[in-house]
Parts: sequence; structure tokens; C-alpha cells
Amino acid sequence: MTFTRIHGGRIIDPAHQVDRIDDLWIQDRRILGVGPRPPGAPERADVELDATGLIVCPGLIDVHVHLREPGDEASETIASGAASALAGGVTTIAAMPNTTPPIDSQGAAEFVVLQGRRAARAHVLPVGAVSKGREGRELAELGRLVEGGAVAFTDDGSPVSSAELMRRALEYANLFDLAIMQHCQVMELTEGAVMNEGFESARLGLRGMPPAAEDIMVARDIRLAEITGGRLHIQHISTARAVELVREGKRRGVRVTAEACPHHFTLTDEKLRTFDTVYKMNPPLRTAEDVEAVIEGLIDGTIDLLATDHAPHSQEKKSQAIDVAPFGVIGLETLLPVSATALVKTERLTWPQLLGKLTEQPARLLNLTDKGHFGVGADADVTLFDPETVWTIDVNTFQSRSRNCPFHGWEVIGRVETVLVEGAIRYQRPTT
Ligand SMILES: NC(=O)N[C@@H](CC(=O)O)C(=O)O
Ligand SMILES: [Zn+2]
Ligand SMILES: [Zn+2]
Repeated sequence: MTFTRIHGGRIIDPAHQVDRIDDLWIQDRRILGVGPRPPGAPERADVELDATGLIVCPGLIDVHVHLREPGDEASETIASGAASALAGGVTTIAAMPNTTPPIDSQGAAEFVVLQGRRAARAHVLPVGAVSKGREGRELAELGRLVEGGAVAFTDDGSPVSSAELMRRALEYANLFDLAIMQHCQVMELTEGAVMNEGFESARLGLRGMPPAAEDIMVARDIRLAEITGGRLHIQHISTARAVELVREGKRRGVRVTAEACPHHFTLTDEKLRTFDTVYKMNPPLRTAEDVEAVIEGLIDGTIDLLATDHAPHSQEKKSQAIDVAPFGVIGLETLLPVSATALVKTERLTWPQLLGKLTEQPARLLNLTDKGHFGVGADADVTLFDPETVWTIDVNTFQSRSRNCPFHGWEVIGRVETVLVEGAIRYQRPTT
């Protein structure tokens, strides 16, 4: 038996409304308690960690991560993505199924689980495809995917365009109490587009995606969730109108949740003036009004949680012309600092509010009852970070195999120091 005590830190456990300087006790792989020495624990723990000046919180959970294995291991592998997660303080990641081949069968889901275990970095949980081959025609075998370890379903990379298929997916996934995560985009409205449609796209002469392409599908799917009683999760929400639609859906009692990505509440489409493909992602960067609406959605709880949409692409692919380069940015190693700098430093959210959207809420979405909190017996996945020190993001230090990060050179707060997974230290910030 190994006892670990993390002492002197500010413990923030949003699920239990804990925010105080105290000790966190761990026995082997599980949380033993917060506070004085629990019965059964020795006078001196086997491992003593000094967390003075640091915040100690449940390991972060990212429900939206693209690993490129199988199919494009030059951009990311399951192991490199899981290492990138740990360096960002993220102890659990949900892997999107848009690999080659896609994760649309029990065997494919089991492969992701196995490679995640082999890597022994962050926990890796597969998200199964909604449709066979992600082709949007026939429902995948959702029951088999659950057997293989799937924690939700999505065709992300593409939307489920067919309303009929979406309706059945919501109904079927509900039998397992799992969510359908939807990439909301009406494809007919976005053909050939590379950025947001508006003043900036007109000025640059680039084809744009109208915000309505997102809004229309959000509206449709909220209605489908309402009539089926199924669980709908809106991925990477980016428009003011979509935020309003989710707010109104929740008010009516529809089972809808939403996530926002750091780039959508920190950057606008003006960035495309550089023609730099690092600002090309889907959904695209929108306007300042959309950014403000996303932040307001985070503040009032309309947007439940944060996720990265970590979308690694090799230099080779991203260095192509803006109209041919792939969509996507990486995010695991900047999630906490960029969110903290944009939302906590500016006093839009408190630390416990921000951390709730990175721990408690994502755990709920995926039904991970033993994660995202410090209750007795919970998995001892713990992140220790420095909330004060200002530091500079440098992509050259990243664990990810890709470098398509729009935050290189940013001055930020929130630096991850130590990460424990199931009670063991699996990441320590290099000091040189
Ligand atoms: N977000 C992106 O711009 N790209 C994602 C796909 C997706 O999330 O839809 C990718 O897989 O590269
Ligand atoms: Zn998507
Ligand atoms: Zn995605």
C-alpha cells in the first residue's frame, strides 16, 4: 500500500464546492480524502508532495481530441497525444473517431483503448462513430462500440447531415444513456469555404462559411433531442445565435449540453488577414460579437464545458496554401493557460468556475462517475499548477507531434507543474 499526501496547496474540487488550502490524501490509485490525516493513513505518507503556492485540482478532462492513429501517425499518435495531454494537465481524453479507418466497430474502439493503455500517459477513451464509415448513411453498431469502450458517439470531422439518422442515433444512444456529439454544419451552405463569412472574408476575397450554417443545425438538433428525449452535445460552439439557441433549449428542459474551445473565445476572423493557415479551423474564427457571446454563455452556464478540439496536422499539410491546407489547431498544451488568461485573469470566471468546466462537467458528459472530483474513492488523477507566474507559450517545447498552435509566443498564467494519474506521478515540468 502506498500513501501519498499533497500538502500546502489550494485544493479546488468544484464538484464538492471545495476551495481551501488543505491536504489531499491518496491511497494507491484512489482519493482517500481532503483534510486531516484520515483513519488508517500513516503518520508520514510514503510520498509527500509540497504544493505551496499551487492549485491542486482533479485532473482535467478533454472530451474532444483528435489523435491521428490509425492513419496519420506523422501528425499524432495515441501515445504522443496522450503525452501532450499530460503536459497540459489533462489526465483523460476522449478520442474522436475520424481516423483512417474510422472508429466505427468494436475492434477499432478496442484498439484505441489498448494503445492508450500501452502509452500509459493520460487515460484515452474512444468516441465511436455515429454512422458506418462516418458516411452518414447507416447507423454504426452503437451497442458493439459501447462493448469496445465507447463513451459517446459522433461523426465529427463531418456532421450527421441526415435528420432521420440523427433522430435514430439520439434514440438509440439513449438506451445506453450516452450523448451524441454533433459537429453542427449545414454542408450545403459551406462548400469551398475556408473562413467565417462576413466583412473579413469579403475583404480578403476568401469564401466564407455563414454563421447560419452552424445555427440551423443547432436548432434542428435541439428539436430532435426534444422529441426523442436523447442527449445532444453541441461540439465547438462558435456563433452568438447558436449560444442563444442552446440557452433557450435548456430553458425548455431539452437535454442539450455544449462545449467551447479556447480559440473561439480568444481569437477573431481578423487573424486571417495574415493568410496564416494556423488560423484555419472548423468552425472558423468568428467576429468579436460571437467571441463575447461565447464568453457570456460560459459565464451563465449555457456552455457547460471547455474542450480543445485538438486537431494536429503535420507542417507539411499546414504549409500548403490557405484554400487547401486542412482545418484545425492543436490545443492540449495550451488549454489551461489560455483559458485562465482569457477568463480568470480578466475576472470573467473564478478559478472554481473555470475548473468546473474542465473537470466536473466533462466527467458528467461522459458518465465518468469516478473522475473529475475528489470524492472518497475517486480515481487519484490530480493536476498541480501555478496560477500566478507569467510565462510564454513555446510550441518547440510541446509533446505533440504537431505545431499548428495559434498561441505561440503568448504571455499567459496557469503553468502545469505536476500531474498524477491513478496516484502515480506521470508528468513533472522540466526545469531546464
Ligand atoms: N476542427 C477542425 O478544424 N478539424 C478537425 C475536424 C473537426 O473537429 O470537425 C480535424 O479532425 O482536423
Ligand atoms: Zn468538428
Ligand atoms: Zn473535432
